[in-house]
Amino acid sequence: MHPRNIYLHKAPDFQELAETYPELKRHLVHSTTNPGTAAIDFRNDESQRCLTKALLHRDFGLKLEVPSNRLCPPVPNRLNYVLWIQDIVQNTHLIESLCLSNFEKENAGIDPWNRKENLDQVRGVDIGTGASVIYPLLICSLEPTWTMYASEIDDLSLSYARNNVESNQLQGRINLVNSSGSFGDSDAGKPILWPLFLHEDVLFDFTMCNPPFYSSTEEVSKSAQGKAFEPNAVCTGADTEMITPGGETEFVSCMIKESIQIQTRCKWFTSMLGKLSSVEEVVRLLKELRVENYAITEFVQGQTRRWAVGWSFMDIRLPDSISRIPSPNPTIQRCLPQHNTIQQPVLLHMIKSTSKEDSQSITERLGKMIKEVLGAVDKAVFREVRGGKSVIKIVTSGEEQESQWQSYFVVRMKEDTWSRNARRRRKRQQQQQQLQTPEHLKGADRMTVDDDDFTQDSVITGEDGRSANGIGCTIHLGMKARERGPAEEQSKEEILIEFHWRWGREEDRGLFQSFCSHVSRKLFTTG
Ligand SMILES: C[S@@+](CC[C@H](N)C(=O)[O-])C[C@H]1O[C@@H](n2cnc3c(N)ncnc32)[C@H](O)[C@@H]1O
Repeated sequence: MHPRNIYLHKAPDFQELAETYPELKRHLVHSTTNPGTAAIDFRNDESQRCLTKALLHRDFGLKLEVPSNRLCPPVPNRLNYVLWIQDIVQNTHLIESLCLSNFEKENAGIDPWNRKENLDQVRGVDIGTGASVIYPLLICSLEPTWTMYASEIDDLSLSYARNNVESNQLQGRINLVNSSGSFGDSDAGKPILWPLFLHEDVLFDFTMCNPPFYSSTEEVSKSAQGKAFEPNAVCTGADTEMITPGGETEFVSCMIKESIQIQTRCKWFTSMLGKLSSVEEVVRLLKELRVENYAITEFVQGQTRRWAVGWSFMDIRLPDSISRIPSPNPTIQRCLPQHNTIQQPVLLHMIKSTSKEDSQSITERLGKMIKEVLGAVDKAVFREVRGGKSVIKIVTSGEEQESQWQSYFVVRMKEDTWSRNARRRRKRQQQQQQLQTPEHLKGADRMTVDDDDFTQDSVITGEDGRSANGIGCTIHLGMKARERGPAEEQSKEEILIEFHWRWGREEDRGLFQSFCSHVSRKLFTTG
């Protein structure tokens, strides 16, 4: 479950819940072995619906009505997806605002990130919102300024969706879009991403979708047989909710192809996937279409495992904690996007610490060292942000942890000026200049490759080490709880430098990686 999911640690106390939503009382199954406790019969669809209504009422202040012959959404599972979307949007805005505030004056008009949008006005799209409108309702409850467009093709679901929007007085924030006539094959009707085509002057922040998973009724029953030993929860989904030609892979593949027409008018496209094999197929298509900026996450609730994939045509780079699954199985491992986060643990001897220094003063000193290293990188623009306000999630040993960083640096650069290749390039340029310079003006002031104090060649993409749009990254310096190490170790904290690639094109990945190793090497060979 997502670390911010309110149901993560709380074992459900149905009796307590029923006190806040009395209608649930008649669905409680009282335990005979453990008096005073009660459960819910998940095989009873009425009980399940009542539980969903009770949770939405107590935890989100929402009202809901769903018909007995349509899906009843389990709240904790749907909340996982919403929280991942929140992470994506928050990170995207963080990167945009860093960019706007830091680099606005430089290259105004050229910087692709220099977009004057109101960052408070987030607009999302939910494809196939269902009778419950569950995602838009949760989003509106958690994020008071966001607005949603929610599409549906099924008349019954649409009419319930409308009532649910109205009973929560959210007509001003949730726009329902009738997408009937939208098929997987957009030649045959409206595209699946119909709300984005319909509102072509609107900039969207994200799309989300819980697609029909199956391709046929046979596949639905085969899947149900496979779950014979799982604890049963009744599924009230109608065919229209569960089945689509070609199944979820075809549905999401269509969205990917359609998204190519939308490009950066929507910052992130996402969809849930119910089968691991679909994740592989979808990632294969993304790579085939050269959509290199993508993210994968996993939602686990009890024994149910789902995945979500996101992709973008923007150069925003999400941190690994959002774009990759920690401790993946081999199949998922093959599908994951490359790392955008590089961690450099700091061993005390690397910075010649005195035993009297505490972690606080060591990080201060490291901060100064980083500043010096950055200051010496030719043509890099950087800024230090202090104040310990940035809380960044870090993933270690498969666990997500939040860490309060003391300070961080925002760095932007357009070309490699530090690697051996860069020095060779500079030398060549100097030689060419010398050839063109009259003999008597030639100086002895030449840099040779031998002067280079780097031991490895850096991998830099692009013939001249230059990037068309530049790259941006942040360097975080902070402490996190020590996971391992001798018990007698005095400090319970570990010092860590984390490099985050924040924006840039895939072809500039090498520039980021080379920059990180340059900074690390400089820090720990001169410190
Ligand atoms: C699995 S249900 C998800 C319902 C709801 N979002 C939820 O998570 O509980 C899939 C929904 O997509 C709708 N749907 C199927 N094809 C669609 C299309 N082309 N455009 C919009 N909605 C579609 C179905 O009618 C159904 O309500």
